[in-house]
This record gives sequence, C-alpha cells and structure tokens, in this order.
Amino acid sequence: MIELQKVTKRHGDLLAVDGVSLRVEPGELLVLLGGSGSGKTTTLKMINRLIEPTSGRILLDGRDVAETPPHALRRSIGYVFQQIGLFPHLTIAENIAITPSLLGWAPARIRARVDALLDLVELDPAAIRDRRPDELSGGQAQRVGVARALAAEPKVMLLDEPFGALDPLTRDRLQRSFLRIRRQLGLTAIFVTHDMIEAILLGDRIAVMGRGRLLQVGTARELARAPVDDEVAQLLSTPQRQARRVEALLGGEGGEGGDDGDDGDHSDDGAAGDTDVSPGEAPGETSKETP
Ligand SMILES: Nc1ncnc2c1ncn2[C@@H]1O[C@H](COP(=O)(O)OP(=O)(O)OP(=O)(O)O)[C@@H](O)[C@H]1O
Repeated sequence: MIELQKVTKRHGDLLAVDGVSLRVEPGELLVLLGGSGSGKTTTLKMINRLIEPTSGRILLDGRDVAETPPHALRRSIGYVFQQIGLFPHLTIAENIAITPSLLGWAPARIRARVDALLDLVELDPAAIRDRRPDELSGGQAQRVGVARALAAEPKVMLLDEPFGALDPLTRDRLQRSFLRIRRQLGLTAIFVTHDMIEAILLGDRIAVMGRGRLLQVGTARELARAPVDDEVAQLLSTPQRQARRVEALLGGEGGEGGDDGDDGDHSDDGAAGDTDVSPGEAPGETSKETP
C-alpha cells in the first residue's frame, strides 16, 4: 500500500533520512520508532508531500506520490499529529467537515458523516458537535483530530506521535480506540512514536530508525529475539527492564507476570504481556530515554 524506495532527504550536510526502503502492506499498522532526530517525522511527511525527498521514490497503492498534486494527496491520506491543529474559530463539526466540504459533499452527507465519526471516536455528537476546540479536554481534542483525519474516508493514515502529550490513562484509552477503529475500517497506517511500549502495543511491525537510517524492521518479537545491533537490543529490552525495576520497587517478589490485567484488547500477535524475556539484560542501567 505504501512503498518507500531508497528515499533520502538532505538538509545541507545533514542526511535527515538516508536511503530508506520500506513496504507497508494493506491493512498493516507499521510503527516508526526511534529517538529524537532519527528522521521519523521527515519520513512520514514525505509520504503526503509536506516535505519533498531529495532522492528516491514513494509509491502509494502502486502510484508515485510525486505524480499526485500535494493537496489532492493530502485529502486522500488521513494525517494526525500531536499538536492536533484544530481551527479555534470553527466548531468541532466544522473542523471535522473541512475536507468533505472541500470535496463538495452535500450538507446532509457531511452532517451524517460528522456524527458517525464522533460516535466512532467515542464522543457524544449532540454534546460535542457545536463546541469550539478550547471547550474540549486534550483527550477529546485528540479524538476529534482522529475523526477529522478519517472524514474523507482515507484508506491510509499517517500518525505522528498523536497521543504523546496525553496523560497515561487517556493515552491508553485512545490507543485502544485507535486499534479498534483501524481494524473496523481496515486502515493501513504508519504510526510514529519514540515510546517503545506504544510501539509494541500498537504495531503489527516496528521499523526502527537511527540517524536517518532504517536499522531494522520486524515484529516486536522478531526484533527482541534477533536485534541487528546493540542499539535495537537496548531499545527493545527497555520496557521489560523498566517493568522489572517497577516490580522490585513495589516489593512484588511474589508478583506473578500478568502485569496489566486488562480486557485482552491487545494487538493480535500477542507481542507483549507474556513470559518472553528478551536479550540484552543490563541491570540497573537507564541508558535509553523511553518515557
Ligand atoms: N528543515 C530542516 N532543516 C534542517 N534540518 C532539519 C530540518 N528538518 C529536520 N531537520 C533535521 O533532520 C533530522 C531528522 O528530523 P526529524 O524531525 O525527522 O526527526 P524525528 O525522528 O521525527 O525527531 P523527533 O522525535 O524529535 O520529532 C534532525 O536532525 C533535524 O534536526
């Protein structure tokens, strides 16, 4: 559905993205994971032409994105980012309706679509529709951001740390909602994060970036079992190391695994939450910055 072929973006001497090749299959959720400055956002923005590559090709459903005018491309790809970018002077309904209006949809169709989308992201249409963005909580606004990105029925979604600014509980709920929505709609998605746990929970596969290069792509299990280098090994073992430290601090030597006790709404491959222990044990070490 999405294919990057040796894509490079240069800013002067800096290679922000360095020869990245990557395929995302239809219906797949690929997480782009990496530290600050590793090139994740640049890679994402080249797909919807917010940034033009220096070299390489990007295909969307087999077609070179360079052949589609940027505004048309952006109307066909849902884009969600941390700052949300809702227009403050428009109501929530008007914000969600922006792309359908530009596409000339009939008012009745737009209204029905807005209400259906608010339902989908678990907001009450009657209570929310006519409010302004500053009358919403951060979590509600981020749900509206997801609804707006879905408004014109895109097959592809690009998400750039969409839940990064939210408190952990809201973030957890939004992650679950997003997993449900994307399964329901069969979306193909690329989800940028620097949070390893979010990557494991959401990604069908994870693409790890470092210094503009693609270090490794695979399921969380594959990356944990056979990391290509120490950087990937450290990254992948961080959540388990943190979990062990937390358990030790809570005095849980009798504590069984099963740490999250939730309702089973995990990603399908069960990559997290079982007894699989990854390599790269490094007691007491706090090297990586995953929050
Ligand atoms: N317009 C620009 N001019 C010069 N350098 C840039 C520009 N945009 C990005 N860069 C550099 O390119 C590199 C990759 O940036 P990018 O925003 O893609 O990283 P990232 O992995 O998304 O980081 P973060 O997680 O902090 O958002 C960084 O070193 C950044 O400073």
